[in-house]
Amino acid sequence: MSFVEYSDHIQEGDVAIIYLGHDSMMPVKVQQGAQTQTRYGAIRHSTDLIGKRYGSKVTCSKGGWVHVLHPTPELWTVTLPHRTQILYTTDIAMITMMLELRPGSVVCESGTGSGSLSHAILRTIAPTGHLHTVEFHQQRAETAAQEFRQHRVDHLVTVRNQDVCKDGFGVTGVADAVFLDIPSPWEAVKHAEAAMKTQGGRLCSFSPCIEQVQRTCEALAHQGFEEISTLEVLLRVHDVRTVSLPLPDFGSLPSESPERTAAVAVKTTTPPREIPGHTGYLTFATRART
Ligand SMILES: C[S@@+](CC[C@H](N)C(=O)[O-])C[C@H]1O[C@@H](n2cnc3c(N)ncnc32)[C@H](O)[C@@H]1O
Repeated sequence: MSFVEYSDHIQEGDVAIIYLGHDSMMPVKVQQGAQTQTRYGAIRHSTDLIGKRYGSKVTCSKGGWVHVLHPTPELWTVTLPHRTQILYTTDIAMITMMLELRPGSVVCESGTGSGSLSHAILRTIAPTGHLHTVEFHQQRAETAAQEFRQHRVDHLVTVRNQDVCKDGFGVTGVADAVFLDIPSPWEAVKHAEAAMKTQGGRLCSFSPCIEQVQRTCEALAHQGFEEISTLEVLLRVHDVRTVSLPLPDFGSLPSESPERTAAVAVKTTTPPREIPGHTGYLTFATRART
């Protein structure tokens, strides 16, 4: 198992996702002799997990069952242990596309936080890209590095425990893309520029407050970045319901015909009137070739 490569069978040392239901999943480190308790009873790793195919339905000790899934960045985002606020897949999808990430991309990121975005970046840039991620909180940096090893993606990532606003990313002229998720991104813009390739690249900064966005945009313009734009991604869940629609009457049917009052049942969707759930603003910019 690796977060960037699929394996068919569960092995000792893997991180597997136990799926109890759509809103109830948990990651487990698979170990000989270990047990995991669920509301359906215990799962015995040696007999219930090791050697089984990913996707298998496993019966727990109380007779209930769960599915065991191969980990993905999306599943990790909804099951990871939170050490900070994290980015979710809705924003991550937009970030990945707008930063033009692809296999082979070199990316600089700060802060690492809980590593939610980092895992998605790693899956996209594998097998030949590299992520340089900077986190100034020592324990968070160490835990992220340990998770990258456990998830067998550590060959694709370098974790640096330093202040990106003071010390930058620790690399110069290598990045195709830079991502910032820190309280004062404007202080890191000059370091972002230094980290980027001379042929240019893309930058994204995530901030919850518009005042942070304003200061970041000013710093980006001052540093010579172009195509600066800010957007907010809002998830719009549509309600699906069945409505009854009358068949159109084109006037050709006799007035007593039952078809004049006939109706058909159709499925339709309605968007919500209000969309709660502001996460943050995503500011994108391009650094042109120098
Ligand atoms: C909101 S979290 C990042 C979450 C991350 N994007 C994720 O998806 O898991 C912000 C992180 O930035 C770190 N941080 C804040 N300012 C920093 C700085 N100047 N240099 C490095 N890390 C910083 C914090 O310690 C925190 O862990």
